[in-house]
Amino acid sequence: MMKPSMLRSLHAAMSRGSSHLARRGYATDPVPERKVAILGAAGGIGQPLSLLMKLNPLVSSLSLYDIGGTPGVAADVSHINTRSEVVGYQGEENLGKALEGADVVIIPAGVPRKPGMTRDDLFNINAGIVKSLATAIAKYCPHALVNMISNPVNSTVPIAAEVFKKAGTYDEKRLFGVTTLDVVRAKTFYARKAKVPVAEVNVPVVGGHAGITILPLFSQATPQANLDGDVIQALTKRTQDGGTEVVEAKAGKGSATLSMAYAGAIFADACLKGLNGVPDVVECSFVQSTVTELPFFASKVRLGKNGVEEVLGLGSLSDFEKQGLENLKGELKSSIEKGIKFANQ
Ligand SMILES: NC(=O)c1ccc[n+]([C@@H]2O[C@H](COP(=O)([O-])OP(=O)(O)OC[C@H]3O[C@@H](n4cnc5c(N)ncnc54)[C@H](O)[C@@H]3O)[C@@H](O)[C@H]2O)c1
Ligand SMILES: O=C(O)C[C@H](O)C(=O)O
Repeated sequence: MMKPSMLRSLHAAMSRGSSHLARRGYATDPVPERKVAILGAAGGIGQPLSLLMKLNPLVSSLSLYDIGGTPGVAADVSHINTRSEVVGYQGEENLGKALEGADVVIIPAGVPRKPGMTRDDLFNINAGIVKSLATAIAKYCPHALVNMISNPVNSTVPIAAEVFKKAGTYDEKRLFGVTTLDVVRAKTFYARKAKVPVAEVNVPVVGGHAGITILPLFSQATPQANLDGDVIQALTKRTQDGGTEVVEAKAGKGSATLSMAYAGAIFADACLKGLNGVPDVVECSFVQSTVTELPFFASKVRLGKNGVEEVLGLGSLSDFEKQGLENLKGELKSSIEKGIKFANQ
């Protein structure tokens, strides 16, 4: 994640110029050019995510696409004095230009939940949106890393995979369901209960991204704390219901946008670092997997120059987590199958 100090150093380096750096004996490796496209950039997640990606010094070109509203968002963030050039693209006829040359495509396009809805209730609208966006990605930037935020992630990722397979461009190393918000929540809730500094906390979250398919592994949380079983159960439930907590608090005005933009920016930053060859970049993500018998599963993933370098195993689980893993498989399997079936209709 970029820090203000990194931004300041980047600005300073750019204004001094690389020859100056060379004279002073600093490494002069340029930061590679990287284009990031955000599809759904004018939405509740898209706008703050556009801001956060504009602040990321690893981005040289920021392409903001939506069916409407992107010229304004692009004009706004383009005035921020950071590295990237920003262009807004509006309307389907401009989607190709938005995508061409993209290294990372982030997709928060689609409708959000209202109180009383499940993520699966979004399927009818969002499945079609994701299918058409994935078709365009296969055509215009088949080698990009795709960060899928649109819900239901448990189905939209399999939809994109099927579209890419049909187009002959599928590379399982390059398709990611963004589950970082589950990790962000698990870290926050754990730090409060365990009374440890939140910045030091790590908690893997595995499975999928809906209700009981979200399985935080608090037995592996660090720093360790001896929390009672009932506290762990409550933390697990709160993490699983985190999205619903926000949907209810927003009372009809959508779902998590700001925390999601933060989480999306962390995950995209990790993808960019991996592409740039930074070692040991590990994040949880919903990817094609052999960790369980399910074809897609969220677990820790090592990111590298080609996207997924390694899908990491689950490690040792508590009895409570083993049970949670068994309980989630049925729902996750049917959400995956629903996505595959839709894409092949
Ligand atoms: N993965 C996660 O953890 C997570 C977290 C929060 C929200 N979400 C999901 O993200 C999605 C977006 O949420 P939001 O709050 O930003 O919604 P929003 O309605 O505020 O914004 C969605 C944007 O998508 C745009 N859009 C619609 N169809 C499009 C298309 N064909 N091409 C490009 N853009 C299109 C809309 O114009 C709008 O600007 C929802 O599906 C929501 O459930 C996922
Ligand atoms: O809960 C939602 O519908 C949005 C998102 O998946 C979340 O976890 O916040």
